[in-house]
Amino acid sequence: MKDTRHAGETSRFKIRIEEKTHVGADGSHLTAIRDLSLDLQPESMTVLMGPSGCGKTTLLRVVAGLDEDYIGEIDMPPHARLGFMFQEPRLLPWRTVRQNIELVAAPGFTESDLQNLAEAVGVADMLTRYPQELSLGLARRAALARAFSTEPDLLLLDEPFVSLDERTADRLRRLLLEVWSARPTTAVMVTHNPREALQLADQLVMMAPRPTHVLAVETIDVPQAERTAAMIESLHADLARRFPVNFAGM
Ligand SMILES: Nc1ncnc2c1ncn2[C@@H]1O[C@H](COP(=O)(O)OP(=O)(O)OP(=O)(O)O)[C@@H](O)[C@H]1O
Repeated sequence: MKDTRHAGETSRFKIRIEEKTHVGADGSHLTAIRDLSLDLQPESMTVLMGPSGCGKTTLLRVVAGLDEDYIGEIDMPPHARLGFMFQEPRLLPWRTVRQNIELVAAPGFTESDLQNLAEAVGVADMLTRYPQELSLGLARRAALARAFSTEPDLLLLDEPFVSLDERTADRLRRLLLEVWSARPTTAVMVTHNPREALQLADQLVMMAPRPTHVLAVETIDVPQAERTAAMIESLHADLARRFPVNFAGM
């Protein structure tokens, strides 16, 4: 069974959103989130799954403080450090991989920390390269290193492995787990890939169609490293039956 690294600890991240409405350029209103409540367990991986357009990215942006126009409260420790990884690696093209990392690295992040992290994600030989010289898989590795270099209290991952071939995506998922086990932090990830969700999640959050809220939270009590393909298939069959909308077509 899963270890108890966060058993008994109370959440340091409480998300309460009464309402988040987008106002379009033409003045139209679209309510993306209504009455959403979610607690994140320390040093656990929470994965959000929901139908396309339900409001998952909107939720991550609100939690990240990138969108402050909402009614509700995001309760997190003062000065909490955030790390991000988006669908596109979003590395600054005029800076090298090293410079991209150094730009956001936590105060006190040393040269040896940088070398260790670059080694762990497999970009140690790429530090002097520019993003446009990297394949998408390598750019994602660099983005992973950048996200962890902030030494985040909260790591936000928005479909970080989308558009990669399955072999590369699988390698990167394993890398994420390795780096995350060595540098545990509270993480929230959005994905449309149910097997990815079942491979990585401690908590799987089923989101309702828009305006979104939490339908159910499923806990997976087996450490990620011990999950077999058969276990993932059996979880998938069970959840697809119980949450057909969230797993539709997946
Ligand atoms: N800046 C914006 N202005 C207006 N509407 C927006 C804005 N951002 C998102 N929306 C709308 O809000 C809804 C939720 O969008 P969001 O990107 O959060 O959904 P999502 O669940 O992440 O979608 P997907 O799974 O397809 O990535 C969508 O209908 C989207 O079109």
